[in-house]
Amino acid sequence: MSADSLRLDGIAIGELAAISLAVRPGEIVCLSGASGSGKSRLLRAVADLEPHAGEVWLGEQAQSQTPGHAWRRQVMLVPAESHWWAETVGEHFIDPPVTAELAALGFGPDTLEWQVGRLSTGEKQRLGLLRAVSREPRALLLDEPTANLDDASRERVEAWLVERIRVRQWPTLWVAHDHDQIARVASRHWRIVGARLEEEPVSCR
Ligand SMILES: Nc1ncnc2c1ncn2[C@@H]1O[C@H](COP(=O)(O)OP(=O)(O)OP(=O)(O)O)[C@@H](O)[C@H]1O
Repeated sequence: MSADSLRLDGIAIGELAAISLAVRPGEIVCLSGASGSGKSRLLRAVADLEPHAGEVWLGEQAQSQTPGHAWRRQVMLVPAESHWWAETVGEHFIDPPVTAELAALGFGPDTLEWQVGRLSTGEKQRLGLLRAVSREPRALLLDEPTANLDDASRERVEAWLVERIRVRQWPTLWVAHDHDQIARVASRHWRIVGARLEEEPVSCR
């Protein structure tokens, strides 16, 4: 399937009004803003998890014309806290990740047999990302994807995400607070200020 852009056209949700922005295939656009400014709600609106005004487009496909579950399979939200419903890690994967994929995020092959209850916050975050990516979406919505990781893990996960996004050409909205991270990963950076988005410069990598 060819790569498509993700376009927000006049989205309004909560305090946010008339948010329009386009993310090209393989492009990472970072969103920042104060706590409570509406970053997570905006991602939830784009994922069709909250009612909102305006339209979201994935290529020529309109969110309003697509059943919610089918939309979310393509426009994949990775929330800050991932949801786990089965007993073991492996049960959450449709196709179990290969050893190299697990290793890239610091896990051994036995991780798939781990009980979910033993997972640390950071392990849940890394495995939640792996689970989302392994479902072959067409666009990614990442809500502070490295918030619970130490410096070494953060850089590893960041590089892993950036490579996959480029190779798969997923348009990606990435909520981040850390300006150094934004400079490393984003081609554009929008900050939520009141009801609107304001573009901020991204330093050269
Ligand atoms: N379903 C809802 N109905 C009404 N208000 C909501 C709903 N969900 C969140 N809010 C409110 O909307 C505002 C934005 O919430 P959101 O979770 O998007 O913030 P955020 O920018 O992601 O913040 P943080 O950086 O702290 O995670 C908050 O004031 C929150 O209490």
